[in-house]
Amino acid sequence: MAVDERFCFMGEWYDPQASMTRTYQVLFYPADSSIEMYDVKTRRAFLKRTKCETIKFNDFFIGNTINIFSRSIKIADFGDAFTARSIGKNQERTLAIIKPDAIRSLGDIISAVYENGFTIARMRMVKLSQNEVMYFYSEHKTKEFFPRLCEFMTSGPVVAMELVGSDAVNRWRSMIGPTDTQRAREQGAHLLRARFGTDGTKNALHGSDSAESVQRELSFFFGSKYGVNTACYNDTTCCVIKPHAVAEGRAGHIINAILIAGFQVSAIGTYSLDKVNAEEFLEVYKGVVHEYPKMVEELMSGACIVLEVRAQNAQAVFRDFCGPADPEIARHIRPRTLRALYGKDKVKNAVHCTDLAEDASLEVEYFFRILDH
Ligand SMILES: Nc1ncnc2c1ncn2[C@@H]1O[C@H](COP(=O)(O)OP(=O)(O)OP(=O)(O)O)[C@@H](O)[C@H]1O
Repeated sequence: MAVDERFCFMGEWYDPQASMTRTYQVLFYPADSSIEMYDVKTRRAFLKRTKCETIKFNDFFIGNTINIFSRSIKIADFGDAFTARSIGKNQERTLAIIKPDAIRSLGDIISAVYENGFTIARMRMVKLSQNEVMYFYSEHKTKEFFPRLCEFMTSGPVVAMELVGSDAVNRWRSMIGPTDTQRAREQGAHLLRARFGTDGTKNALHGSDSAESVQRELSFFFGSKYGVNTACYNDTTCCVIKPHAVAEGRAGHIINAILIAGFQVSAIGTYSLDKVNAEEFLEVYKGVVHEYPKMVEELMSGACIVLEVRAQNAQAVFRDFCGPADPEIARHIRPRTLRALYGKDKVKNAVHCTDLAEDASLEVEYFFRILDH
């Protein structure tokens, strides 16, 4: 790669002091992971070319929020024709749905998504009403199977995911295989509907079938926000899969381990926290835990995946399952815990879990009630 090869994006940052959104031209040099920024309005250099090793090329996709020296910058668009031409084709989007019969395999499906080179830009677990399913699948309303389809799609929660990757629409549809689970099994055991589907109607997964469908379906789940979020705030606790673990593609394995251990995941969502949100969420650790500033940095360094975890005595049992905060200690004394298996150090320790019973519903509400609105 040429040392001076650079890619240009338009970035937006909400300046809380001035109560306004500032727009920057963000230049990224992959050869040495350096960044340069210009304020579009004042036409002045804002950041001279500086190495920023925490940022990776893959982080630059439209809609993603990245942390550049403590500022949460949203990538709003490509900044020049070269960038749009050279990487735009690798950033196609599609809408995937994990249907009610496959929710139990949530972790394995998310792992398959990452293993096939997709990024999950947005994700939410929702319960759809009869009217919402009828609207979503309106093209099939005259078909004989329509009542069965509506009954199935309202029988439990679904997880909608916005996937980003090369040739996303076609690639995701070939990964899931034919509509009928039986036919998928005949075509290949690796197909996701073969692995996770049940029958002709209960077929585990959905994928948009064209660019027009992608637009319509993304706006259904993430624009108009059809479907109610499934958080129940009862017998539950909060688990945040930290940005480093998400970026390393570990989220699926972590969710799988949580499900195998007998916990229920009753809500899930992706969140990109800015500094204000990260400080607010971690406030109880301020002045108490030496690593607090670094914990804030980590939490705002990229997208995290938040789970509402349900079980009897959820907060205490789940905290125990996460293990000691320091992964090194966890590997010595509790080697089967999440932090022992997926943590790197005291700050990048894979997951945050609620530490005090009285905070469990507050932490779940912080994401699924306050930030969602
Ligand atoms: N012949 C059928 N019998 C029973 N259910 C069916 C049949 N055809 C389709 N369905 C159900 O309706 C859904 C929508 O059908 P469609 O023809 O759009 O298939 P698809 O594009 O493979 O699936 P999806 O739209 O869910 O990605 C299917 O996923 C399946 O759940």
